[in-house]
Amino acid sequence: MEMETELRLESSLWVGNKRYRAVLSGWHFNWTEVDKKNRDKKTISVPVAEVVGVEEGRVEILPRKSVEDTDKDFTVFYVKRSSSGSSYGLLWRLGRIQFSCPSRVLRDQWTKHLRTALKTHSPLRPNRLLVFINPFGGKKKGRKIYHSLVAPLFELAGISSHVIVTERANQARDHLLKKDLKGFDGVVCVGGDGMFSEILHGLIGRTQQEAGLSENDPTVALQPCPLHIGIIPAGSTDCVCYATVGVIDPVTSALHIIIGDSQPLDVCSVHQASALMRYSVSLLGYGFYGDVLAESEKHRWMGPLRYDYSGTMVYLSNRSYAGIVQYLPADPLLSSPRDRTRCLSGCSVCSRTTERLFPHSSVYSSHFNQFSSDSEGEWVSVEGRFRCVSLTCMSSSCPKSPLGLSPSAHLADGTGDLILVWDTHPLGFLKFLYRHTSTQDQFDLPFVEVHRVKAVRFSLPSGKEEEAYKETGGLRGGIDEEERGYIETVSRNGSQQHLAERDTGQEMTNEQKMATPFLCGLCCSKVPAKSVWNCDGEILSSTEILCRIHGQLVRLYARGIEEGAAVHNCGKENDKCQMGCTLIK
Ligand SMILES: Nc1ncnc2c1ncn2[C@@H]1O[C@H](COP(=O)(O)OP(=O)(O)OP(=O)(O)O)[C@@H](O)[C@H]1O
Ligand SMILES: CCCCCCCCCCCCC/C=C/[C@@H](O)[C@H](CO)NC(=O)CCCCC
Ligand SMILES: [Ca+2]
Repeated sequence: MEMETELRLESSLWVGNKRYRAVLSGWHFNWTEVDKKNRDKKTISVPVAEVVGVEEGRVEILPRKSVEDTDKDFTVFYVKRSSSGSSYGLLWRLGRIQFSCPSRVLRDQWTKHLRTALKTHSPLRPNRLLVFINPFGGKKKGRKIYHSLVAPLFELAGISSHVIVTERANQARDHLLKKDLKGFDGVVCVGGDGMFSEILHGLIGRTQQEAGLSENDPTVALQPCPLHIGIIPAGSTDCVCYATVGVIDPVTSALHIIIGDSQPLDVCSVHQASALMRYSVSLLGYGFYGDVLAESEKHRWMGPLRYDYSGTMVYLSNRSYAGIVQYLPADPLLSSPRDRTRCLSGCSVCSRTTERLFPHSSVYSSHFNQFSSDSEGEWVSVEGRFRCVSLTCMSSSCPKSPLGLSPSAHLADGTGDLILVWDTHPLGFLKFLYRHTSTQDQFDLPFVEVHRVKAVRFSLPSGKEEEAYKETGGLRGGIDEEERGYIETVSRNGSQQHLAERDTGQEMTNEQKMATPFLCGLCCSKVPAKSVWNCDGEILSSTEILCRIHGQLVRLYARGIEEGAAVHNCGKENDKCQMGCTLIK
């Protein structure tokens, strides 16, 4: 309170030839035009935390920086929101206002007070950042995006950055694991989800090394990372950016970094036996998503289009896979993946998790072992044939799917959503996929289940580990639709289920496996009995895995999706929708 009184400042200022009353009070800076009869006109109010910078003189930064150094003027740069095209989040732009004061003393008082206020109200603003640019991500525009759109903003905000343009894959991860990180407040990646994943692995690994914890132990309570991560989107999918900011826009993301926004994020660890394989935040997918990734890796040269091409090819190959899925349900009283809520900026479900994980907000000291201390719930086991098995720690919304894989998932609630898509006829599966592109509920289908979980185990039915391929009579599995329906009914009753269908497998050499095209479900008589796991865009080398969700293991320079933009069920924004469809929020 004292601080607020101390920082209050009010005076008459000029903007061009118009008189304004400017007030700095508590959390807000606002200015109101005053007409000749002393009546107030429109007020613009900016949270002090969203002031980007305060400069003496009349300053512009675009198209290039220019300073007219006058005694009585000062310029304030701040975050200005505007609606975005087809995304449902808000675009942030740099707003600018140039004030003239009656005296230099008053000008200096304003700049001093504003600078002190913004430090007080946004304590996590970075001073020094380590920036990794992937020059080959997405459309290969990472360098240009950083130098033309982001660097001028960082400079304006007084942030010093050490920039590394990567020369090889995993360079950023290795740097974070081994090099001196003293003095940095955060790490920024300019690239896509793959680049983010490198930063994630580097920072989590480094933090555990320093805490003396073994990442290979699947039961260990991992230490949260002290450095924040910023993402400047320049990749193909940019799912993590989209799901945590709501738009894919380098300027919006740069402004979130500058003002030191902080968004915790759940992370899933993936182990095989007693070895850590990888961490995941957006998609751990077996079956369809694994096959799409494996196929798309062969067509990297297509750039972002490779996923559309491979998605179509894999869909046409019409495959399903046998597996045993075991999961540890999360507390159903806290939230549900079917509750039709959305995790938005300031989400109360995630805030409750923060209080539970870090009771006295001493973020890095009291992270308890969420996994072993949980006594609620027992492991549930299901067995059958699946089109896909997916686990996501967040909604995983992306431009292709504006509400994501699991629209009601939370960024930081310490749980993940497990989506089981049982084998079904091709049109049913197409319906499921298609619903990801609209606001229709993809879980409201008889062959789809979704569970909010804390851990998942996946294994192959006995005999399947050695079996790589199976014979088919042309149609996948060689069984007809009626029979498949029967298998589904049988295998979905009760918690411990057994597969009615048993495949007769035939061993293939590794070379044969590599040489076999993915489309063999359509054009030849053998389909693979195993798929691969897609772990945030990387193929895992193991099929049988144990996954655990670690609540709020990392923090991003973001704040979640801001409410404000209305979304139509066509996925378009309020003023853009021409289809007359219903508003959902
Ligand atoms: N200099 C480099 N040369 C080759 N590969 C690199 C280099 N720097 C980073 N990489 C690797 O490139 C991979 C893909 O990069 P990135 O995620 O930036 O783009 P993308 O694949 O187009 O986008 P997305 O992951 O969103 O689909 C990452 O896994 C990263 O490890
Ligand atoms: C008939 C219309 C069908 C439309 C189907 C839309 C389904 C879209 C769901 C998209 C979910 C993306 C989840 C994010 C995954 C990322 O970690 C990963 C790395 O960037 N991307 C992929 O693996 C790329 C995966 C691409 C899958 C298609
Ligand atoms: Ca979550």
